[in-house]
Amino acid sequence: MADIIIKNAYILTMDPDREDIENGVVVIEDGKIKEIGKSTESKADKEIDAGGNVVMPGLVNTHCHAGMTLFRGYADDMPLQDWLENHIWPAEAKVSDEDIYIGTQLACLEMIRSGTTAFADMYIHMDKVAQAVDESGIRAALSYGMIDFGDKEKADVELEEGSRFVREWNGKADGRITTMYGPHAPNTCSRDFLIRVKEQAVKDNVRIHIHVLETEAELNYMKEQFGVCSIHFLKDIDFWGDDVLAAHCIWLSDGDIKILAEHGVNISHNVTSNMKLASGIAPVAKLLAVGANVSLGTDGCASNNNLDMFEEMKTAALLQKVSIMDPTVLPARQVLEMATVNGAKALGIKSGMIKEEYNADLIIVDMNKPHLTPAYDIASHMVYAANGRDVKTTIVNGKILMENYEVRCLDEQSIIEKMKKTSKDLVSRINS
Ligand SMILES: C[C@H]1O[C@@H](n2cnc3c(N)ncnc32)[C@H](O)[C@@H]1O
Ligand SMILES: [Zn+2]
Repeated sequence: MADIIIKNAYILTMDPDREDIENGVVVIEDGKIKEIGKSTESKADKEIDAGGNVVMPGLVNTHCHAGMTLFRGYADDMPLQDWLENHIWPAEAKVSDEDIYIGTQLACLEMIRSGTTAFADMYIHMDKVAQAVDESGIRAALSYGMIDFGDKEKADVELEEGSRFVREWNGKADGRITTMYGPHAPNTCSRDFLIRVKEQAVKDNVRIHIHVLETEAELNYMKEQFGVCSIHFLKDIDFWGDDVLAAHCIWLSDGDIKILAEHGVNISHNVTSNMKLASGIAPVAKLLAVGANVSLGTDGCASNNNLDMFEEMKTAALLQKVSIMDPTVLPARQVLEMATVNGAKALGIKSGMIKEEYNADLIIVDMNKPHLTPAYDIASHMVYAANGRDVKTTIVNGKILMENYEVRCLDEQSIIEKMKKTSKDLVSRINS
């Protein structure tokens, strides 16, 4: 007996070896996709009639600071350095475990509602992040954001905390939680620290999540300090590999692009955040052209200001087209691939396709909407016309987290109320 059968579905498989299936079925058992096709002999405890709507892999958000829902709209319209150093970091110094817990609950709620089934996070108070992820039912690759600023003692403390978190949570929540090391960036972490982090990550057999070349200021700083850009600097210490997830990657030369592709580095393109902070335009079309694995991420809610991966897909496509004046780059299918297949690869999870033996991480998108009518090309609609609020049902690891717009596991109204109260307390704490 299977657990769930979804019938009458337009299956956007995202499997390069399999075309979309109209009027198809998806059979789910033990957290995995057991069968897909035109029909099935299987029986299940639960049947879902998709009513001809789209069934597709859940979206994978590969760069987030989930707890930063706390700071949604808190400090807008300023450049990155000012934003981080004078607003975000002083505020983060005053947040509690409980603040991060509620912030992450709200983020999980928002992601489940808008069709994200897995995300990569780098933040603080990570035990509370992991607890919120565990309880929500979503999947995540979590890391404690480590910064040493060249201070040897701080480096020891940060690495110890990063390692403790990695060991304590890897594989938890029925395997939905995996862990990574999260050195913040090459201009906030020392060379020696980055070398130690890489060694430890290899030893622990986990991945690394880092910000790279988000700003021109980082590029200039690295050139002044080390005579090379961050990409060459990290190459020289043997940091690069397919175990690395590098966020932003904006200020790249053609040579840098080659290095990232050759080392199989996973890149998270964070287009909305990069536009909002005016950090720059990442050379995504060039990266994809040389075979680099480029995925999409929202970054935190203080620089986006939401976690809607549908918006991220559309914005990524549009910005790249206009920035190089070529409407043929980043066509809809490729952008969908970035948000699903490439994202799953970046996190090292067997998700991102509707395919036998893959994790049952999938969503149903409600096509019975004015802005999705008519529907000539489903992939086009998912990228250019739909948004997160069109997601009707979300399934992660074979469990229904939202059905017919109703979220389970999380108490939506109580989380919203708690966040309203928390934000008021937090602002008075920050200002005191
Ligand atoms: C993990 C750390 O990263 C910070 N953080 C959040 N957004 C960005 C960004 N766009 N660039 C660099 N750091 C960021 C968080 O505020 C936290 O301090
Ligand atoms: Zn970030």
